[in-house]
Amino acid sequence: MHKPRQQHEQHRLVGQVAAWCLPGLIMAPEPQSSSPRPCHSYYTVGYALLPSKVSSVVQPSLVALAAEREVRLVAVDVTRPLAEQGPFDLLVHKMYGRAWRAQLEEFSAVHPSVPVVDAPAAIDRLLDRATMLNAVSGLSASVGVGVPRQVVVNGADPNDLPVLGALRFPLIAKPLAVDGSAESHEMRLVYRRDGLRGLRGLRAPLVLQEFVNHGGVLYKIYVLGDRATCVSRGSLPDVPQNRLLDVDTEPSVPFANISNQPLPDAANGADMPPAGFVDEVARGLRRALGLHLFNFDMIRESEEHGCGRYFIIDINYFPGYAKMPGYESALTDFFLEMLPATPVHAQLGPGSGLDIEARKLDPGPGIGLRKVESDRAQA
Ligand SMILES: Nc1ncnc2c1ncn2[C@@H]1O[C@H](COP(=O)(O)OP(=O)(O)OP(=O)(O)O)[C@@H](O)[C@H]1O
Ligand SMILES: O=P(O)(O)O[C@H]1[C@H](O)[C@@H](O)[C@H](OP(=O)(O)O)[C@@H](OP(=O)(O)O)[C@H]1O
Repeated sequence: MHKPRQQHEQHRLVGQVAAWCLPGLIMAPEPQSSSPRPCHSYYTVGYALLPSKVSSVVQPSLVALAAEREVRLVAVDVTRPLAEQGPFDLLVHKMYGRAWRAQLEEFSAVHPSVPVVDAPAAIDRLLDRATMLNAVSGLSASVGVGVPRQVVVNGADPNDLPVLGALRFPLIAKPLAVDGSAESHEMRLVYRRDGLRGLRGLRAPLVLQEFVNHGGVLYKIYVLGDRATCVSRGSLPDVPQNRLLDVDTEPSVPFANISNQPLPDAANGADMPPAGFVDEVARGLRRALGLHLFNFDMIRESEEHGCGRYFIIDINYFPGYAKMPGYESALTDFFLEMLPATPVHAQLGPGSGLDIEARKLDPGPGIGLRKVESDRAQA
C-alpha cells in the first residue's frame, strides 16, 4: 500500500524539476546565483532518494554550495532504467526493495568506474534490528561501548519465550524491520511482564530490548566518510524502580519518533561525550559496517542506575543530514573525496558526455560497487 504512493509522489516530484544542460537528465534546479559554466567543468553526483529525503537533504543551500565547487546534484529518475541514465561521476542512494538492488547491479555492470555509495549488502544489515547492532560487538573492548541486551520475537506470544527470563524490565518493543515506513518507528515501553500482552497490537516480528536509564539525553553522531559530528537530543526520561512495581499504572505505553525532540531545558548542561571517543567509535563502526553515510544514537547510562557506560541503541543509513550544523559543506567535501580525479565525460573526450554506448565499450578503471567494497576491506 505504501510503496505505490511513494513512487507516485517521487514521479511527480521528479517531473517538477528543471532539465538543464544535458538532455535526458533530470536535475536539481540550478541555483540562480551561480555564473554560467561550461558543462564539462562539472562533476555529476546522482542521487536516488525518496521524496521526503530529497526535501529534507537536497536543500537549495546544498545545491548552491555544491555548484560553487563544481559539483551538480542530479535526481535519478527511478521510473526509468538506472543504467541508461547519466553520465554520473558518483551515485548515492537510499531506496528500498529488490528491484532497486537489481537496478544498481545492472548500473555497476554497465558503468563499473562509477562509485556507488554505499554497497546494498552493507546497507541491508541496518534494515533489520536483529543485525543492526552486530558491528558494535566487533569494536575493540577497549573502546568502551556496548549494546543493550535484546531478543527477537518472531510471532509467538512473548510471554512464552524462555529467553525472556534473561532480560530485565523495563523493555522497549521495536519493530524488527527498518523500512522507512512510519510503522517501523512505532514502539512500546514495557514496564512489566503483563505489558507484553498488549504487544499483540504491534506487528511481529519484534525486538525486545532492555531500556537503559540515561538521563533523557541522547547523542546522535552523524558520519560522513571520515568525519563524525555529535549533536545532543531529547530522549525518553528515566524510569524509576517504583514505576515497575506500580500495578495501578499502565503496564506498557506506546511512543514514536522521540529522537526528533529538542533537548529538554533540564538536560541542557549535559556533558557531550569526549570528541576523541566519538571519533574512535565512529571510525570503528565505519570499518565494521563498511558504510560511509550513517548516523548512530548513543546514550550514557545514568550513574545512579549504573556505572556510566555508553550504549549504542540505533544505527540509521543516510540519516537527515540537514539536521547537522554545516551539513552543506560536509556533504560537498564528502562528494569531492569520493569523486574520481577527472569527470567521467571529460575522460571520454569532447562530445561524448552523452554517449552511454561509448562507455559500455570503455568501462574505465573499474571502481563501481566492487571498488567501494574493496576500499572498505582495506580500511
Ligand atoms: N535501549 C534503550 N534504552 C533507553 N532508551 C531507548 C532505548 N532504545 C531506544 N530508546 C529511546 O527510544 C527512541 C527510539 O528508539 P530507536 O532509536 O531504536 O527508534 P527509531 O525509530 O529507529 O529512532 P530514529 O527515529 O532516531 O531512527 C530513542 O531515541 C531513545 O530515546
Ligand atoms: O527514513 P527512515 O528509514 O525512516 O529513517 C529515518 C531515521 O530512522 C532517522 O534517524 C532519521 O532522522 P535523524 O537524522 O534525526 O536520525 C530520518 O531522517 P529524515 O529526517 O531525513 O527523515 C530517517 O533517516
